[in-house]
Amino acid sequence: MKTSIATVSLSGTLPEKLAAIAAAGFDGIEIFEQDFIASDFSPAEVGRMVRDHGLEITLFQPFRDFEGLPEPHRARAFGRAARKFELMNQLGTDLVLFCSSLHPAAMGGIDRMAADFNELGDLAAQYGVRVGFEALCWGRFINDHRDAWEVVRRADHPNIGLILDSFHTLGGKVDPDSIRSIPGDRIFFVQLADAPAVDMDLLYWSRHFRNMPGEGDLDVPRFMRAVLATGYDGWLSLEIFNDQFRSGLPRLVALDGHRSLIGLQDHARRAEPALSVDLPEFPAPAPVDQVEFIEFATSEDEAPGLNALLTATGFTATGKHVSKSVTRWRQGDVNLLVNTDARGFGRTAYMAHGTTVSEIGLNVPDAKASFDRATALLAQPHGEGIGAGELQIPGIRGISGSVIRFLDEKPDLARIWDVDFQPEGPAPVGAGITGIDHLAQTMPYDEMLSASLFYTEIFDARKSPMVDVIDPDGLVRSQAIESGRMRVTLNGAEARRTLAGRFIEDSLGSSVQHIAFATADIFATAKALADLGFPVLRIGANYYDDVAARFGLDAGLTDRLRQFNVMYDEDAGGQFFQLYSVPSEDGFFFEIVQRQGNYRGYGAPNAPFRIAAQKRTSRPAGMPRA
Ligand SMILES: O=C(O)c1ccc(O)c(O)c1
Ligand SMILES: [Mg+2]
Repeated sequence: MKTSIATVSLSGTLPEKLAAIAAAGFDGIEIFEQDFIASDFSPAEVGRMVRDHGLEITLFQPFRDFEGLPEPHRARAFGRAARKFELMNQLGTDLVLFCSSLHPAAMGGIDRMAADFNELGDLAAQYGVRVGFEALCWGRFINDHRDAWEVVRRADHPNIGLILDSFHTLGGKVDPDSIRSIPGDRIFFVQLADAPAVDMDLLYWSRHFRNMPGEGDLDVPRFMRAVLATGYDGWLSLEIFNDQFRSGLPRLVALDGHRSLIGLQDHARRAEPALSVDLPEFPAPAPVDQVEFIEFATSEDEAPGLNALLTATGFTATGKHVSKSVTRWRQGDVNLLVNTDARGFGRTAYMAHGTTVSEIGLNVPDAKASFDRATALLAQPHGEGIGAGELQIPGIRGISGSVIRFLDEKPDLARIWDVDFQPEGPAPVGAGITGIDHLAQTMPYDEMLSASLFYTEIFDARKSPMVDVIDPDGLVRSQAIESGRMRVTLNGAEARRTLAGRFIEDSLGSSVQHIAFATADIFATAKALADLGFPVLRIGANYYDDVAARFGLDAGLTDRLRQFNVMYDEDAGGQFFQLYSVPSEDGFFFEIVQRQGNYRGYGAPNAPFRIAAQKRTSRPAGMPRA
């Protein structure tokens, strides 16, 4: 179906918004009257600019406080409408949104309102335009799409129809399935928005906290399916009032918006295959079987420091890439690649961030299918030259510029380690690390929605509620995404002096700040790591007194936790043990965890104490890097 986005959803001037919307692949825009008035272009110029970008003006909005007024307000409202219809002719759009009235003089009365709209329909017909009526969920008398539909039904005029907005229906707690009894041809336009589940005043919630479908907690997919069930085949348009988006990069926000609309339609057709959506076929979301490798980009100068950390963490260099300066380090099921190649993407990533995680290799059921889904959802393909006989591994740009590679167990990708690497060195012994528990990606807070949308649309993934992590110098928000056996935590820093905020500054943008490895025996691993000279993070004594009291731990266990600097947490499912490395100079670190039973979390209650300990080991805030 054709996609559109309201100009209010993005930051910038009107020309900047148009460029971003067109670049993201939308077909049309809703013009917010304010954006038009604030611009210095004539209506005809705006219309031409829009069409020059290959876009249509799908809707002009909003027109407020029209229906149910006594005289003289009523006549004035009709006069105002005539002026706006004229403006619409000049802009070159034939649909306007009238939102339900908040006028203090409005009287209500369903037949009075219907009569107003019937008369308005005649006026609209003279200008060749159509009027859609939308129930604001805080409207005075009309605050439910079922009542708005009754007004439209009784108005009984071909130029008067209904506009549905998922926020007003779902935010107003109206059952979206009630849409299924409205005739599709009487629905003139459909606006889509999601929002986080927070209990607040509806108007304030709507004007500041809306987000893209899939980024919030409303059941927008159910709304979408109800709309499609009516036979509606018109525009799908995003109308997102969001404080972050108003100051964000318009191209990224627009791209996320288009991704969310593609994902929403795909979701609808998979949940209810009888529904018709006009969207090319592409594969269903799949879970990740395993994080197969993590590649670090570094330089000849910085590699020795990284290699020393890997050695102290129990890893062994076991192979070399056949054509590039890439070393494979192994322990358990973990593969870490250290890339010092002077050419290629690794070099670019190193130049941009310093030593950094540049690629993540994911084992999925079907690498080509995952790649095809990702690119259908607007992920950017990533290809690089390969040597003769090497594998072509499908790749996309992940969040914050890193690359995600898709691997599977089919020929020939399953042979990656035999084809692309030559074995060398001793067999790995290790410290008991068996796999990767999770990856933590640090980013500015306002990139978090975008990052979680990326994962949840492309993969079969679920996100956990956001948690607050208290850093001594500010708040960090953390959200976990799980897809199969891949766990990623997204950490959004609001303040620059937090450990996460400093990492973003030092590494010049978002990237993986820590990798958590799994062990089946934390104390055996801690002991082995101590023997290897692992730079363990020392946790203060106060922490152990508290954790013992909180969970009623016996003295033996508490002593062992203290001795090995292991942190402890419990949930209803089981127990969790964590130990950390001291952070590197730019804030990167390793974590080693043991999950016991069915513990589901990430040790969030320990994060403030871990962060405080890490800050004690690193340079003071504000000091330049050595
Ligand atoms: O917040 C508002 O006033 C407003 C205006 C127009 C809309 O389409 C809407 O959903 C909300
Ligand atoms: Mg709306």
